[in-house]
Amino acid sequence: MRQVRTSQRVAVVVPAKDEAERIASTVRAARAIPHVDLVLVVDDGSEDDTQHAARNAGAVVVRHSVNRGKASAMETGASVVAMRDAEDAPNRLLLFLDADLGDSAVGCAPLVTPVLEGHVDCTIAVLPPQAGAGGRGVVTGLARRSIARATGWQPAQPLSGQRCLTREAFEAATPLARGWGVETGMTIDLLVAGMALQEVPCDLRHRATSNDLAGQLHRAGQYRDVAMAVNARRMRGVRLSPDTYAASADQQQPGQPYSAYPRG
Ligand SMILES: O=c1ccn([C@@H]2O[C@H](COP(=O)(O)OP(=O)(O)O)[C@@H](O)[C@H]2O)c(=O)[nH]1
Ligand SMILES: O=C(O)[C@@H](COP(=O)(O)O)O[C@H]1O[C@H](CO)[C@@H](O)[C@H](O)[C@H]1O
Repeated sequence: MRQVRTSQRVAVVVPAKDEAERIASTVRAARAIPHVDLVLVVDDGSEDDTQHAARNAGAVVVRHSVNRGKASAMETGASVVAMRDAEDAPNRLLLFLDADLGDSAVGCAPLVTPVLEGHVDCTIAVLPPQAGAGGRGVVTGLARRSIARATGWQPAQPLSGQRCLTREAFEAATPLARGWGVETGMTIDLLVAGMALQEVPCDLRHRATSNDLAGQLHRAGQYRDVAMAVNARRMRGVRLSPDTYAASADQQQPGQPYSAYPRG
């Protein structure tokens, strides 16, 4: 397991497209998470006032002049954090948060400790049921089945974007899968690289996708991107054989660390 460094700091990275309404409260709440010394908002070509609202709330802001999608914003954010990491201190942990969490973003604090203490390489938030959510589990099911086939793991919320990970883990997951495939691709890449992941319940509220036309279009885009991320990995052979992960898959328990390889 990784060396534990209690002095290690955490950078929050927030990809944000047209989030002027909620970004200020998300930034303020993120700054209150213990060990966080940098909140970086990547304005992904917003047409509203996201960048100024974020800056006024205390974030460092960088901006894509055109919209490039969530995954691209995450990569930009991680690069900017790397430029700001000190040479004589451990690299910051990266804590990715969606911009629409508002005040509840502080509820991501429990994601930090298991990574900071070296128990796992990446934690993923499990959200409570969200008011107004209208999904039928189609995209979530595709993501979960695909991750299970490649690695044996059956996460409860494979699409959850709130994730804390080490710099080494982030590098093992780059280049990231495009758009909405980013979480599924990252989970597969990390487990194939031998990393340990853990889902952690967090008391969060976000803008749930409803069942109207806009919601269904959003899910269609998510489905397309998840399928592309999975197929790209299948074609490149980024997957493990069931023989490799059989023991881990059998013993997995919700909320416990998961590593696909047998632990010696
Ligand atoms: O082109 C885009 C689309 C979305 N986002 C950000 O990605 C995060 C997740 O997006 P959203 O909440 O719309 O999706 P959900 O996770 O609810 O499916 C949010 O912070 C968005 O502002 C982005 O940076 N670029
Ligand atoms: O919009 C939704 O309800 C699902 C995707 O739709 P499905 O219900 O899987 O068809 O995706 C969301 O759910 C996740 C929780 O499992 C969130 O963490 C995702 O951010 C969100 O996109």
